[in-house]
Amino acid sequence: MRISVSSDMDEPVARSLVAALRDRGHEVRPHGALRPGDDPQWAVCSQAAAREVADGTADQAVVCCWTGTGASIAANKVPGVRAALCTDAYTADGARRWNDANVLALSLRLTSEPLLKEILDAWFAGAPSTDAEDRQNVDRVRLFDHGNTRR
Ligand SMILES: O=C[C@H](O)[C@H](O)[C@H](O)COP(=O)(O)O
Repeated sequence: MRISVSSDMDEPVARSLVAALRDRGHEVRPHGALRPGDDPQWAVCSQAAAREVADGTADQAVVCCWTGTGASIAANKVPGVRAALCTDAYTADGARRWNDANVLALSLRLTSEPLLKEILDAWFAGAPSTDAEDRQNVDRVRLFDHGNTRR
C-alpha cells in the first residue's frame, strides 16, 4: 500500500513508524519532520498527508503529533478523509471496521513501541464492515464532505 506519513516532530516513535511500515512492505511517503526541508507544522504536514489520500496519491495515511489531536483535526478537514485518533489496538480495529477510517492519527507522547506494533497490526488487519447500518453511517459522513449536514 502507498502510505503517507506525517509528523510535526522528529521523534523516535515516528521513525519507528516509518520503519515498521516499510518492513510490512508499504511504500512510505514522508511529510513534515520526516522529510528534510518540509514544513513541520502539524496543521500543514498532516493536511498534506491526508490530501494525498483524498486525491488518490496514497491509499492511507498515518498522521502524528505530540498528542495526536492537532494532526487528526487537520486531517479531518480534508473532504473524503476519515481520520481516527487511536491510542490502542481495539480503537484501531474499530476505526477500520465501523468507521472505514482511511487515516490513522497517533500521539507521539502516548504511543510506545509495543503499542505502535499492536495498533498497526489491528489497523492493517481490519476491513470495513459490510453491515448495512455501518455503511449508512459512513455514507452519511461522506455527505458531510459535500456540506450536507441535514438530518
Ligand atoms: O495537537 C498538537 C500537537 O500535540 C503538537 O505536536 C504540539 O502542539 C507540539 O507543540 P510544541 O511544538 O510546542 O512542542
